[in-house]
Parts: sequence; C-alpha cells; structure tokens
Amino acid sequence: MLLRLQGISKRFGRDWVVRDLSFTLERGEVVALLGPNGSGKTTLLRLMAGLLKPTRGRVERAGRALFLANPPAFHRHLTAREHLLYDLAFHHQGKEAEETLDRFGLPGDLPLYAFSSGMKKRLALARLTLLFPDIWLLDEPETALDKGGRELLLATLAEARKRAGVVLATHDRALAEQVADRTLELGAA
Ligand SMILES: Nc1ncnc2c1ncn2[C@@H]1O[C@H](COP(=O)(O)OP(=O)(O)OP(=O)(O)O)[C@@H](O)[C@H]1O
Repeated sequence: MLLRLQGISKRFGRDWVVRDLSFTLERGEVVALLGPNGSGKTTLLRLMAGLLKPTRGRVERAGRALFLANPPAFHRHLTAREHLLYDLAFHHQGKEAEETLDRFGLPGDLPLYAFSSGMKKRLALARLTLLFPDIWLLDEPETALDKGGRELLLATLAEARKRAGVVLATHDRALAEQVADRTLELGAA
C-alpha cells in the first residue's frame, strides 16, 4: 500500500465536496480521477498530498508524495535550468539537468515568465522525473501539451508506474483509457 484514504470527507463552509470516500493506491498502479468541473478532483488530490486536511477520515502515505498543480507554479525569475539544478542539488547529479532539458525540449536559459503554458507543463513533468516521488498526484497533466508533449507525458507515466503509483485527474477520457488501470469517478457538484 502506497496511499490509503479511509472514510475521507471534506467540507468548505457548508458544502461537502468529498463525502466518505475510501481508496487505496498500490505501487505500479495508475488511477484516473474523473468527474465534471467542481466535482472535487483537485480537492481530493490535495487531500492525498497532505496539502489539505480532511474534515473527517484518515489519510496514510507510505512514501513521498508530490502534487503537480494545474497550472504548475514556478519561480518567475528563475530559468528552467535553474529549477532543475535546484531539484538536483539534493541529489548531486548536475549533468542530468542538461539531459533532462534536452529530453523535454526545453530552453535552459529563459526565465519562466517567458515560458508558454505548454513549456511550463513540460518543465513540471521534467521535475517530477528528477524528483521521482513514490506517489505522483497529477492535476490535468495533459492540458496545454502539444502532440510531442503528450508523448513525453505518456513516456513519463510509463516510467512512473514501474516504481511508483500515480493518481491523475483529467477530463480527457481517451487519456484515462490509455493509461489508467482503473478509474475513480466523482459525482457532479
Ligand atoms: N479553498 C476552497 N474554499 C472553498 N471552496 C473550495 C475551495 N477549494 C475548492 N472549493 C470548492 O470545492 C468544489 C470542488 O473543487 P475542485 O477544484 O476540487 O473541483 P475539480 O473537480 O478539480 O474541478 P475542475 O474540473 O473544474 O478542475 C468546488 O465547488 C469549489 O468551489
């Protein structure tokens, strides 16, 4: 077991966004989180990541979790290379930054304020491959990606499932069918 939710509920003010939900993620699994706008997908990913506290219930993680926000957040004035070197500083493997920039088709020297939304999404995926958490929590990872970016996403997910577990929220049912072992469908708001 990598991640277990037991009887999770989350309330914002008077509104219950998640109600009595139980869920387990195993290593090697990719789970797609589906549901209409406002159905609680992002909230659930944030609960899984420990970024939000459940109103009721328990969350257990047996590994390191990372949440990829949509859109991803970066330091505006740092370049892509600087972001990757920052991540790698914890691992002391400098040359990987150049290889990763290359693999994800990213310019290393441009500050992030000059990145397009698709380039930011590519960088977010690149960072995940370097940090390689046990639990990948991805909020609409496919948005803003072009055809090449989508191929990079599929390759990244294939890598992730070998050693980790993935939960991804998406409106793209074709992607869910292609990559997910199972789906968790949330109801309308
Ligand atoms: N911090 C917050 N405070 C109050 N309400 C919130 C908060 N975060 C989310 N909500 C509400 O919780 C509900 C679910 O939002 P959430 O972002 O989880 O939905 P979603 O399924 O990810 O939607 P989308 O498909 O549009 O991304 C919405 O009604 C939203 O307004």
